Amino acid sequence: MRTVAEHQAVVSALFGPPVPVRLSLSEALGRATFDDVDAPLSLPGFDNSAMDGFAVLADDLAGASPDSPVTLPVAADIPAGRTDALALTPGTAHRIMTGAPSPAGADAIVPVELTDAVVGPVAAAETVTFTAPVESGKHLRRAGSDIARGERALPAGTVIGAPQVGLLAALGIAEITVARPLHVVVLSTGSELVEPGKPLRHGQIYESNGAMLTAAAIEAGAIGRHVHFVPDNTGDFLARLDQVAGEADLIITSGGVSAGAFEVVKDALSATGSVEFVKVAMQPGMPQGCGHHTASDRPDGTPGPTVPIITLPGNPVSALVSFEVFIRPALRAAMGLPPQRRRVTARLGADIRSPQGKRQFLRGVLRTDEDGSGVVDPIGPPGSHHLRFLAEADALIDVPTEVDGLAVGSAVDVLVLR
Ligand SMILES: Nc1nc2c(c(=O)[nH]1)N[C@H]1C(S)=C(S)[C@@H](COP(=O)(O)OP(=O)(O)OC[C@H]3O[C@@H](n4cnc5c(N)ncnc54)[C@H](O)[C@@H]3O)O[C@H]1N2
Ligand code: MOO
Repeated sequence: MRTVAEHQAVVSALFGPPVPVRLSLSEALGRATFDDVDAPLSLPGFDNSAMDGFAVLADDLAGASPDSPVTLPVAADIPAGRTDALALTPGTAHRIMTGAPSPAGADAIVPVELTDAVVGPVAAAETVTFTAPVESGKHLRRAGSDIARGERALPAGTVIGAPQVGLLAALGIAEITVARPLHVVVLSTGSELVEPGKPLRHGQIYESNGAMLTAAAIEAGAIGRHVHFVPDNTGDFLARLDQVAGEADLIITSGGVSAGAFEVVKDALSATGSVEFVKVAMQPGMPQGCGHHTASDRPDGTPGPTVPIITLPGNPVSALVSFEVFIRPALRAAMGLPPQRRRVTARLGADIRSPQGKRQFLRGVLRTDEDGSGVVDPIGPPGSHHLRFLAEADALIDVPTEVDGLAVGSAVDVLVLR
């Protein structure tokens, strides 16, 4: 049997390096910058006021006190957005609003509350009186004090979230080169499957892996598309693959890969020779397959596209744990995104058993003990159909291959899912 690490390497090798694409800022959300981004302009772009008040020369207020107030003429009124360049004559003040360009020659701002001026939407008075000195530089936001033109705004590989969108927009950047999101098409197989919302007959189940794996692909940062499941018929299955191959960077299937008499995925793809089916020493997720699918020639004679394909086992828990362990890290790396989930060491909240010779990924819930240390409570039985406990879990307990059981309190390695 192949080890988990060996199969991870095989799956990773299906993907190429990240590819650049230019996207608008809103489209770039959640993507990784492909290149370093340097500031095309300084922020702030000009010296401006941090307060509604008066721009002054600090020296003019040097002797101001309640007993000896200083009164200056108000020579200009500067709202935010005023674009003409003003200069302050010593011995005068300019009324100024937050964000407005500070006049040349002014070196401090006195907030309106510290003057005799009326606070609020009133016309500027002819004079303003100050009763305290002000430090040079006070409440002035200097050009370039946030970031200077040419400085590194975002290094390559930064995942773009709201603050990064804010910085890029402030720098006047409308489009950015990021690692291209990959298109993942998810196909489920199984004659027992019924679309949610339709009536069920005995022996039928609702199809859940397709929706679940598509959601997992989207959560991993890809563009996911769920294609309606196909019947257990190799011809129909291959025709479906041909249909979606042109639009997919990766095809994921679920089901039909174990040892049954009707394993559509395995039967159809084994014949092509470009997908290998293996057993991986893990639980859940033992039967795995991956490789490439080359679609049939197009009607005009051009060769069909070749697409990486990963065939996951049909048991729901096996499918999602396999996605987590094999696909998610490789998919994210190919999109320039940090591939690994956070891992922590926690103490077991209960005894566990584990199949000897298989690396086990048990569902768990993390909590903090009274003494502040991390504890993980294993939940649910190990069976691969227990979706309920998968939905409850916020962690996977990674139990090493050679371990057949661990007692409560043992330290374990935990993959943090949320
Ligand atoms: N004789 C053996 N039997 C099995 C073996 C084995 O080694 N020898 N391996 C077991 C293991 S482990 C797994 S995992 C499963 C994998 O089976 P398949 O990938 O062939 O999947 P199916 O047989 O199609 O389905 C398994 C199970 O999951 C349900 N299922 C399938 N697709 C969906 C879906 N889209 N939505 C919801 N549920 C789905 C299906 O109804 C089955 O109950 O094989 C074991 N057997
Ligand atoms: O190994 Mo299967 O993937 O448990 O249910």
